[in-house]
Amino acid sequence: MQALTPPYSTGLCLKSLVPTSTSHKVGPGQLSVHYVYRFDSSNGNPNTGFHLGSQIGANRADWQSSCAILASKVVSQQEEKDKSRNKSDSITTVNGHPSSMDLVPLDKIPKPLTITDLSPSPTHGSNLRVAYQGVPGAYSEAAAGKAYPNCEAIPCDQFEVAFQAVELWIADRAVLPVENSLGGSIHRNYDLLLRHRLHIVGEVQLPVHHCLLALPGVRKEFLTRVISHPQALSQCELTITKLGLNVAREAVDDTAGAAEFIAANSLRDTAAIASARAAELYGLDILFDGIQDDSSNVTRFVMLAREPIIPRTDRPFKTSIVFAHEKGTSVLFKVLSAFAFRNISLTKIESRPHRNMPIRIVDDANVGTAKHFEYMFYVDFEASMAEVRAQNALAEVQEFTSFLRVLGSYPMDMTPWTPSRE
Ligand SMILES: O=C(O)C(=O)C[C@]1(C(=O)O)C=C[C@@H](O)C=C1
Repeated sequence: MQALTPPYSTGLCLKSLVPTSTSHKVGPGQLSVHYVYRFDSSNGNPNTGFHLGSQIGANRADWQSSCAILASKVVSQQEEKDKSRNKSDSITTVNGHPSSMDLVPLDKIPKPLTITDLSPSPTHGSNLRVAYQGVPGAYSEAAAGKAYPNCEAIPCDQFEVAFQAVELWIADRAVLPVENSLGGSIHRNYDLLLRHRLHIVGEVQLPVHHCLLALPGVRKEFLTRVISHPQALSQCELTITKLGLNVAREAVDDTAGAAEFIAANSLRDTAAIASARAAELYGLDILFDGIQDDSSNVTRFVMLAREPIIPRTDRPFKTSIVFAHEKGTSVLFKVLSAFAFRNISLTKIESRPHRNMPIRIVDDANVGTAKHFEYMFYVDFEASMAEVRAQNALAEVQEFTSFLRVLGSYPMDMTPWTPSRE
């Protein structure tokens, strides 16, 4: 067995997929879980020297008992230290039996880790510091609260800052939007997921209900401009036109920031598209309520952490990967069919330019030069990395890819559907 960090993949090839044990480490302000991965070269694929294990069932018991052993070691080492510190002024035995001073107090007896210590359950929100992009009143703040109730939400001015806040231990998690049902993907975050080494540990879907906000007393006839986050502008595009507003649209960093800007600068010719909470926070009136073009307007956010969670099979899981495929005919088809053959549904596919190699010359004949664009493909599929079919699918995918990374395997958001209010 060999400890590998980061646990899923490093660079070009998939190194290890199945966490087999875990230990706890105390870092500044929080407890983190460190994983030990089974590295099985005996069954190895000749190209890679390893095999995507299928022993998760057997290993689960192993890693659970390892958890308990490791946890008790941490506590007993602390006990040793305390004991040697107190040795000089304590009587340690009475008639050969340990004195009461030697007994470990009940509340110090190490407790085995339970499954809830390893799960990203929403109750873990209290005391967590969660970074989001925007200012208070932004939808991302609401998403952070939905993902981690009672968390301390930390506003960040850029997505990149939210990633760094987690990497630098200023925050424990980041909650960032990746796609909206009307506006589509938030590409910046896909690119940042690849550039940074954080792990997706969960997802949360937030119904987004937009309002048109303006200073008290402002009427729609006064307006020459509507400002908001580009996603919010695109989600309300048709409604703004239908309302007969003859306004310029201007993009700003976030919806609540737009409301704050109007209030701070006393702008009577400008309205913001933002939440009702932003209206309350920045003292604006709601001119129109529910201006999203579709009442089922939902934004999907991902929760990011420094460590991955242990994938499970007792609830619906999703796995997110990113890959670049090899050259050749129908290679993308072959990659995707690895999932189809195993009855694994793909829920999302997104392509982004392959920044290290954006163009490939495929044909340089006397008729001219054919150039293909190169892409990074982001795929979400409905399976847990603890499932053998998912491990086998990725083993197959790896044969057709020059780069493959598992971004995370995490519980699907299964909260009941509540469309945004009409
Ligand atoms: O500006 C905000 O309030 C955000 O939280 C950002 C954001 C986004 O990036 O998509 C989040 C949800 C809505 O889709 C609109 C904007």
